[in-house]
Amino acid sequence: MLTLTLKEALQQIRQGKLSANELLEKCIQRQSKIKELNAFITETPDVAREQIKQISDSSTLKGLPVAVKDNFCTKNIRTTCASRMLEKYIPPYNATVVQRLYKQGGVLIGKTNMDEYAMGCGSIDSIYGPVRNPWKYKYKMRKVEKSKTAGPATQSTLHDKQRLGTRGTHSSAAQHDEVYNDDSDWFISGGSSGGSAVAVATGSCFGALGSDTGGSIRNPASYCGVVGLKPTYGHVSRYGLIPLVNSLDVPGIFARSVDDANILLNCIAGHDVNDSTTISDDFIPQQLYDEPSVKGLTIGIPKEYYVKELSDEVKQVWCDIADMLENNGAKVIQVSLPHTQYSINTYSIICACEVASNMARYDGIEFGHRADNNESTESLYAQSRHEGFNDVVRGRIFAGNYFLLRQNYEQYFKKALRVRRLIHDDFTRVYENGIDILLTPTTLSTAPSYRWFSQADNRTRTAEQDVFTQPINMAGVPAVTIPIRLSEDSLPISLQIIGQKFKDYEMLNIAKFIEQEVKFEHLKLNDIAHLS
Ligand SMILES: NC(=O)C[C@H](N)C(=O)O
Repeated sequence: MLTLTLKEALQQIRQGKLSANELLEKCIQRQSKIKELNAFITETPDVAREQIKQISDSSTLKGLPVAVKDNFCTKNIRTTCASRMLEKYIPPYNATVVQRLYKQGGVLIGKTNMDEYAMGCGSIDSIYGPVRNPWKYKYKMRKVEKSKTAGPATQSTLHDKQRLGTRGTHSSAAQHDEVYNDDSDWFISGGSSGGSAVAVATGSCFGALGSDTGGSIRNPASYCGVVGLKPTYGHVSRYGLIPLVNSLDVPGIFARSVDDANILLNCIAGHDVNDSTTISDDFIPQQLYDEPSVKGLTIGIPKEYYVKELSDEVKQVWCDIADMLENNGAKVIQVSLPHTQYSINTYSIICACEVASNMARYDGIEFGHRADNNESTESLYAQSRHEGFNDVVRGRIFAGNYFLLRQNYEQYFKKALRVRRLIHDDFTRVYENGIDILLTPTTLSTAPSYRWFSQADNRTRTAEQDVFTQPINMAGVPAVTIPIRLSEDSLPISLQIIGQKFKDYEMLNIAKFIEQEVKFEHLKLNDIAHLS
């Protein structure tokens, strides 16, 4: 039953073959079976059971469960950003996208795990432990006793068994730490929205929200074999999304099919008075074609994406799909996005600067974790921030403050903004020259193993993992990743389709065409060793 897509489930409910209550209970069961994958920070089955009682038959989502990344505010349900800084934060309001999902009849099954403050691409930098990829899941449970010499930054968190929030069941950082402190061979989910990708891939919900600043939806969607949609910047409200990089953050969707992603996009998109960067035109929800076609379209293959680090298998899939599109009447041509090579460094500077400014609010007095220190206001700030943030967050704050120093501002921040414009203009030029969409890989390879991934620091990994996704955030255009087929060692390989600003539907129609051609087989529960 849980291999159904959202669209199929809605159809079956409409025809009276299944009930939403039945599906919700199945999802809750599934959620409890995948605990080892660590996809959820807070499970909210009782919230969902309460919400479903109020759902009307005419609602779009009919009470089907959705999951939400833990950096979107959810009223009366804690929202941690996987950080000690916000471990006790219970928002008094819902993010616009959450509110809109509720309004359309979605019910909340849980808040998903992620990299702290969405900084990362592995979902391994969370105070709740890493998220595991459900495909080819080799992890063996082994309880590791927490070392007595654990650093001071985590001590009080580990002993904080308090039940937080007023709703939902929470596992404490301590429990997570104990169970997941094992580095045996397993694959990462990708990130930073790894928990949402896993929740959807395993059938614990019918769709999930994530945020994408440099690839944080598309990367985990690609590694976990689900559809990951980053809409055009300005199409979906950021109100209530705890910011990483305000000028690049986009709320988006994980789904089991392109149609599902579109259904959910229709629920959340459109102007919001609380986010002045959302488009103010009247938003009209659209359906995708039943049988979209690519006949007569021109598809661009950016030559700068053909990098030497690209794995042979991904390269092959990329070529095969380009051939398939050509055989179906599209014109496929090589194009150039010449400033792609500067994207990673430009992103690093802009990201660090906005992070430094965004994180300034967490002082332990007005916002965030407060250290046990009453020496002076300054030392309270310093200690609270030291304890509250992990070293990845602290590193970006330091870098950002450096780039923003008066003597560096012109040389780094201002220059980075100008390069961002050049990257943006590369895309504009290509589309003005008659290209309808771009086709690229989403990631260099299939999901890496945790063992390999954790050998390098977060900055290095972000720089190499987000190469194909970051420029798209710089340009503000929409992109969607879809799974194509499995690699030789049974991990999903995906491709990215990059559309034109506010032509999200046109892009999704092409993605749907590819999806119908490749017929990717989604994860079945018995593909997950140990959990079947
Ligand atoms: N949220 C993202 O897209 C984050 C990106 N991977 C980064 O580490 O900055």
